Amino acid sequence: MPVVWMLRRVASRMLQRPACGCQAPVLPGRFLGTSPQQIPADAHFHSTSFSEADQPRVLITGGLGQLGVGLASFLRKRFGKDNVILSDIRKPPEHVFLSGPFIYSDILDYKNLREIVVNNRVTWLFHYSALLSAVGEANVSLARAVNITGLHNVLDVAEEHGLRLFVPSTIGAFGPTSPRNPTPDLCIQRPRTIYGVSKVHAELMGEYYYYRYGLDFRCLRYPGIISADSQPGGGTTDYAVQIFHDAVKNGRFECNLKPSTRLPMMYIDDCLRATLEVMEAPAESLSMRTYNVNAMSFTPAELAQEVLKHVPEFQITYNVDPVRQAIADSWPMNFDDSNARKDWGWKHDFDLPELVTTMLNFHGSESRVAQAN
Ligand SMILES: NC(=O)c1ccc[n+]([C@@H]2O[C@H](COP(=O)([O-])OP(=O)(O)OC[C@H]3O[C@@H](n4cnc5c(N)ncnc54)[C@H](O)[C@@H]3O)[C@@H](O)[C@H]2O)c1
Ligand SMILES: C[C@@H](O)[C@H](N)C(=O)O
Repeated sequence: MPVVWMLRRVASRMLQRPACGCQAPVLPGRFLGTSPQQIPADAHFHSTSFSEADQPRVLITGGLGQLGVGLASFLRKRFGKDNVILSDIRKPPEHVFLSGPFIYSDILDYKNLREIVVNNRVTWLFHYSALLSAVGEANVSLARAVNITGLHNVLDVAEEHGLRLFVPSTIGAFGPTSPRNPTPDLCIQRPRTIYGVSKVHAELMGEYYYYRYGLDFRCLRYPGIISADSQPGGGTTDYAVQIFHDAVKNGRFECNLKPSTRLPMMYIDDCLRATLEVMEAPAESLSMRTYNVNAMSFTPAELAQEVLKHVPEFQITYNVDPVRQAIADSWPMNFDDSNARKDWGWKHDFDLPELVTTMLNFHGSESRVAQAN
């Protein structure tokens, strides 16, 4: 590590400067500002088993969204339950609360974030808090705060405490002037949503902190992620999750994108594995800090055709949402992830047929359980 990085890190650790620039002393004591009920898992942290002791200590922000609970469960299998803390500003459902450490964390509250990192000796941070593309357009000022100011807090905490930081970016970081079929890692990025603008900002700030301060920043541009047991949080690709619920429940689905709208997509298991793989990749294998990752690319009509093979009575109709359609029309149709494949060996497992079979099996068995009860 260059001397300038080391000196700066030592100085910043001594100063413990909050991102807002105001002076805040480093407070002694455990879990200041958080109630004991929020951290029942504290006992677990202090009774960490021997085998878990040398693992990374992970914090996931925005962990109660579509991807965070799955990520926590995936990482806990690898690093041990008590080494992975899920956090959010919402109240967790009981099964999540009981499944491992959960803590309240608002990424707009720098001091709260720093306390959590310090008190739990966090070493890896997965920053999942965000407002997605469609909800971001409905509340630009909140999206700007969460996606940009929140990121600044996370970057500063990560840099001051020497964390390895993962921030997901998205196909939404590209825009209508980017090459769309396929979209390479390095090309024009002029997105037209606050979500996309904030993600380009995150990519650039992370890379800047890497070159300027030596922050171990790693970033993947995810395609639309499709999950069976969690709901999407207000994006443009949400239709590709909802279609499975509706196909199994009602045999029909009303799609809010045009039938020919082609977008890159990925099953959640591939997404979580890609995330862990890039975090574990040896530093020397990474030629970039931000990589495209992809699995498949399809249109609503193609997805419906595949569903029809399993649900013969299935019907799809179209009622286009102009906001989502305009966003989708500006995004990549196919994603070139050859750098991820070359540098750290990325390889997806799920193509469209496996995705559809897996999703329908999950929802089919869920609905059979519900009918039996
Ligand atoms: N799901 C996808 O298809 C997809 C695709 C590309 C990138 N991503 C990225 O992956 C990450 C996770 O996505 P997701 O689908 O789980 O998102 P989501 O919208 O489902 O969840 C985001 C979470 O952030 C939380 N949050 C909001 N404001 C917060 C604050 N001030 N402090 C702390 N938490 C706050 C919300 O409560 C929510 O639980 C996001 O950064 C997203 O941009 C997701
Ligand atoms: C693509 C991704 O970033 C998210 N699912 C959205 O549609 O906003």
